[in-house]
Amino acid sequence: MGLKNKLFLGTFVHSKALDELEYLHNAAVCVDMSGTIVAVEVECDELRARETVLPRLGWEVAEVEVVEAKEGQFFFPGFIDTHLHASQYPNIGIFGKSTLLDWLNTYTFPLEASLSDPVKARQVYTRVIRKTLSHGTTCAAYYATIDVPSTNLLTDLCLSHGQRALVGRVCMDQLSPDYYRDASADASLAATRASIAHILRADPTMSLVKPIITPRFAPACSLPLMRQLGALARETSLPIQTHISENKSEIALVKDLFPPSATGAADDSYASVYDAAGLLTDKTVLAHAVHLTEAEADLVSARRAKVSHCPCSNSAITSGAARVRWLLDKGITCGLGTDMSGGYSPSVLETARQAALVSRHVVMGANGLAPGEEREKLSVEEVLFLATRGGAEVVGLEGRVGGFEVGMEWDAQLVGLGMIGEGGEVEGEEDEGGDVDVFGWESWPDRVAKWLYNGDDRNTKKVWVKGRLVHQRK
Ligand SMILES: O=c1[nH]c(=O)c2nc[nH]c2[nH]1
Repeated sequence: MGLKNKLFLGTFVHSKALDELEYLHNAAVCVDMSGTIVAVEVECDELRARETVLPRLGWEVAEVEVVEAKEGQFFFPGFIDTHLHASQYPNIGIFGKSTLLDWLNTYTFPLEASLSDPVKARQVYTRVIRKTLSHGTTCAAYYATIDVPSTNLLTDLCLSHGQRALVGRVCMDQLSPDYYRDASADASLAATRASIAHILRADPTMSLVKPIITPRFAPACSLPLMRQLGALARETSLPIQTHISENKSEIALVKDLFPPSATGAADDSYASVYDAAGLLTDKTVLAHAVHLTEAEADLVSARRAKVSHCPCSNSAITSGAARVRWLLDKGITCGLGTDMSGGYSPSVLETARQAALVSRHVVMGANGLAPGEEREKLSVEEVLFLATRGGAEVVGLEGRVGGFEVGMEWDAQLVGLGMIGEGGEVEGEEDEGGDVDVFGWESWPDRVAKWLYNGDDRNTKKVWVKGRLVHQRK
């Protein structure tokens, strides 16, 4: 919680619509002690803010903390990572030539199992929170592991570091190694209830951390477990996260494991298996969705389930190129997921960049598809929408975070680009611009495009969640 009322001054950039960024220059945003935006004023310098806006709010001018974006800097909403495995962070970049099912057995399950060691869990979870915050991720939908104490620790660390999060204890009671599997569907449900109870004790109003029911994916969950988790979601109104149609061998496995005669579904599609178990709700976050059929996409859309697009992971472990425009055209809400460590990067900016590039591969005919249409390309504006407002909708935080509007919470990052002086050097004292060199003649949309394609954590100068400063670049 921020201890002071705050006045932010300068340029603010945020999404107004899927394909439109709004640029507010010479603007003032007032954030109260609870972290809520209470005023957004344009054409408002510090003097005007002090003379008119602060008195109108009844704020003591001397008590207000002022944060100003300098030349070359702008405020941008914090990123929302709609899908990542906190427990897999030490493995980012380590995937060799594997594909999903062998990758899970070779790299992933052994690491996740090892995090039942509390010392190791603290080390890894502390680092993943600090690292993602440093890249501007103000909200993360985390998968932890099957272990309840270390999942609880992840919750506690999110709260102490101030990162907004959905935390899911992973459920898996079949087709996983003996050393890393729930003993039964009942045991999995009981452990899930225990981790939910911990979160509700730690953050009773779910102001920062929320539980999320997490059946790992259909192959690793028995039908009784999926049905019990579906019932739990109905009972608690909590969100659900899982994986869907990431890889072709995985899809074949699901067809084998869950025939309609067992599920009672009308067909053997992956989406129908989840639907029959009550797992396809308007609060379900489906990661990947690379190979959905037309009928599955229609079902996902009808249930108003959401999709987390994970382009870094889909390329790294050779899963395929998801057709985001097609999903959006179906009316499906999409956000972005780094999907560490199938994904190799902790950065949502990198993920947005890869979303833009993968959409071009869709146009060029990747994924065994005929070349797509030009309009399948995602623009800079569109991928940044997915990274912020789209992500907010995916995790059920629309209207609360993802933009700069009165009533929303201040989850934001201060972005700084390298302003190049006449001598060809970066201007300003500490101002490292990383790989983003701005010469001064670029339009604002061009500056943002340069940030998207060349930016990294060197450009993320400060990060706030709910008004609290949670990261500052040294
Ligand atoms: O990218 C992925 N990462 C995982 O950990 C996982 N588990 C099931 N399916 C998965 N896909």
